[in-house]
Amino acid sequence: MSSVAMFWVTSASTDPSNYYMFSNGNPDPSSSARALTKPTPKLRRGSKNGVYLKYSCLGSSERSYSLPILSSLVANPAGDIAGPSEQKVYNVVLKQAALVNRQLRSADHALDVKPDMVVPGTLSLLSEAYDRCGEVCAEYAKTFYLGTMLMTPERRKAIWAIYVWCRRTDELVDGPNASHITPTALDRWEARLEDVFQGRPYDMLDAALSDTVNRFPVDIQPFKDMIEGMRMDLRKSRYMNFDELYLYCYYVAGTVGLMSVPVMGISPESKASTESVYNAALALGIANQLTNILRDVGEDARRGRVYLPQDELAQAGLSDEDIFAGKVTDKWRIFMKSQIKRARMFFDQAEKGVTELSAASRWPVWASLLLYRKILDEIEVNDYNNFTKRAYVGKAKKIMALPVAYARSMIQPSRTSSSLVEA
Ligand SMILES: CC(C)=CCC/C(C)=C/CC/C(C)=C/CC/C(C)=C/[C@@H]1[C@@H](COP(=O)(O)OP(=O)(O)O)[C@]1(C)CC/C=C(\C)CC/C=C(\C)CCC=C(C)C
Ligand SMILES: [Mn+2]
Repeated sequence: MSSVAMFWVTSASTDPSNYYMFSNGNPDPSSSARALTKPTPKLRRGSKNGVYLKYSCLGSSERSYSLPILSSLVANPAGDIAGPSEQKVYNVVLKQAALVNRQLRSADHALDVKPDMVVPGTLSLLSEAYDRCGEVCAEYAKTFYLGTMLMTPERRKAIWAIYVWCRRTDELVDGPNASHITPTALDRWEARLEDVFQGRPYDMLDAALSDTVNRFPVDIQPFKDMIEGMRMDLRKSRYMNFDELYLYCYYVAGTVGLMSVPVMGISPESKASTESVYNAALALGIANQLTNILRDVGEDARRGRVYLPQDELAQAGLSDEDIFAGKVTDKWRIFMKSQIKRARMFFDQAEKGVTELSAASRWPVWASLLLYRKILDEIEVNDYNNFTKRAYVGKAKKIMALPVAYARSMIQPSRTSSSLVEA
């Protein structure tokens, strides 16, 4: 039975994780999208010590895979090799790749969509649910929303549903009611997620996600991991080293890449391995999050948070006090250069995978990659003052990036079966 057939509204008002989402006190799920709070300045998330350990091997039941270790490449003067976080995350990547391998590449499943099996009358409810997801997406992320319009309708709606779930999850710790969010509330949000995956949505927005995960080979693990990232945010405000930060970045942003690939699809022409495409998706999430953190150093510091590796700060002769003082010194500039370099490496790693995606999905991903990466350029333009100046990509630059993204999306996937991770 389709998730839609099982859609009913339950207990939204008894779930603390809903308080802000339904803060108008209206249990009517049709009001929930509008009740989502407007975007507000938020906490930002972590960074890493960027290099990949090239081609170390992990076993799997079917074959062995290369382990790209971007993490320690750049900014780790000690030349560390991959930390435990990277291996842990890579295991998730392998699992996700194995799960979707057959579906995504099968010629019989060009759209990767299961046929509808809905009870009569529920289709229009579902279509309304997806429309609401689209509205939320358009309100929070206009450019990205426009990009999704190039995708096939099935894929676009599914991406909207995933976006909305991610946004709601993020709002739990970043939204106006964040101070009321406890680990128990996150546990309840996770229990609710499991219901959604089992076709028991609590509200309309959930119903769209239930339908999406029923149609596409989307696994629950990255969703659970994102909630784990929110737990981490509640209990932690410092990251000792890049390994810790990397794990955080995976939880809150790398997971988005893993959730999105099964929906966006890999091009039938691509000869790249599924896990290498997942690695690229993971890298894009990490790159975005690192950029987010570098942009928001000052804002986070004012909330008592430092999402920068403590050991690297110390190596640069800096401390939390310097960050709270917010003075742009030469030490700070040097430190920032290495952090920006690392973030760019993750973007480079991600680029290799975008071309392998299905044709209609490439443009929005290129657009989001190019636009987010430009924030790093703006930090440089601001002479590394990310304490009091927010790096911002202006409208003109945004518009100019769109045709560039379009041109890149025309590049055809690789026709040789090499890994995307180059030696
Ligand atoms: C096409 C496309 C870009 C699809 C992704 C759509 C999607 C499901 C987005 C969800 C984003 C979201 C709400 C995540 C919650 C956690 C969070 C807020 C993370 C930060 C995003 C930036 O948002 P914002 O600037 O609003 O941050 P604040 O809330 O203000 O702090 C993140 C920095 C992470 C976003 C991560 C991605 C969009 C991952 C992108 C990766 C892919 C789409 C995979 C592409 C595939 C290949 C092969 C490269
Ligand atoms: Mn946020």
